[in-house]
Amino acid sequence: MSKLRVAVLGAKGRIGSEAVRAVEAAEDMELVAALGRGDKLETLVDSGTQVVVELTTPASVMGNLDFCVRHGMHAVVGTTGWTDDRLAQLNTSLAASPETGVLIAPNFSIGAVLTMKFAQQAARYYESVEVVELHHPNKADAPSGTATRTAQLIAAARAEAGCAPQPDATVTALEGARGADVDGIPVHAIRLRGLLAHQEVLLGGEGETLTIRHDSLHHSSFMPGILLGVRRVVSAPGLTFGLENFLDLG
Ligand SMILES: NC(=O)C1=CN([C@@H]2O[C@H](COP(=O)(O)OP(=O)(O)OC[C@H]3O[C@@H](n4cnc5c(N)ncnc54)[C@H](O)[C@@H]3O)[C@@H](O)[C@H]2O)C=CC1
Ligand SMILES: O=C(O)C1=N[C@H](C(=O)O)C[C@H](O)C1
Repeated sequence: MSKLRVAVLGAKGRIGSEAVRAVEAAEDMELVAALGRGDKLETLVDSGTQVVVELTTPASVMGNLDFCVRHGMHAVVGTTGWTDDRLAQLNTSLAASPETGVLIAPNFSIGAVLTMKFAQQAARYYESVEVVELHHPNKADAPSGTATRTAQLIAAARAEAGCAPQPDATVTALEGARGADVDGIPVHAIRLRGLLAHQEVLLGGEGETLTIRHDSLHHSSFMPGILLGVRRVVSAPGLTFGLENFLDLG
């Protein structure tokens, strides 16, 4: 069987450099390009790239994906910064290239995907829910893509179940003290030397609390998800949002 021809964009970054090693070590893949900032995207075409792993910055990702989709290359995207407008723009590009697949995964680690799933399941049973994400201080953005997605999923589950708004009688004396509001769910971002990527979903009801916590302790935690994404995206045309779509989570 021929190997999948894979390129990594952002190849010198924290997660990109780990992805380069993971693709090189995968028996069913060949790393055909490893590009950093300033490298020419035409290299992707010249190298016969089938799947691009996009791990750059929110400022670069749209231009890179536009190029990939126009050239019929599938993409597995970990870069953050996704808004409804950006997703609509990407869907417009994909409509002109109907056989091309793009996976955007807010988080590639299995534990983070499960955290989102468990939080979604638990959300309707508790009066209060807040999300705390904790990352290394060089992280590109806040709140994390994972926390934003988690809060959106929680909010959607609560709306579907007809939950009342959360109780909160607090007067905010200093802007930001209660975190960011993502669809009515407070999201708090910690940046601390020594951390990598962590998240807690705190749920509270009468006389009890439930905490769902996930810790990524090394960038290797994201690699099985990236490799799974590469294998699956080639037969998943259009936009897939979330690695859970490629996992059998029941
Ligand atoms: N979905 C997931 O599971 C994960 C997502 N991330 C996200 O991935 C992104 C990268 O994170 P880090 O590796 O920590 O950042 P980083 O800053 O270490 O790496 C980004 C790299 O991309 C390069 N770059 C920027 N523009 C480029 C372009 N146009 N073409 C090629 N390379 C370009 C930069 O020079 C840098 O080397 C962030 O958005 C982060 O939130 C990070 C870890 C896991
Ligand atoms: O920048 C990071 O490090 C991470 N970014 C992603 C996010 O914003 O959710 C995934 C993970 O949290 C690591």
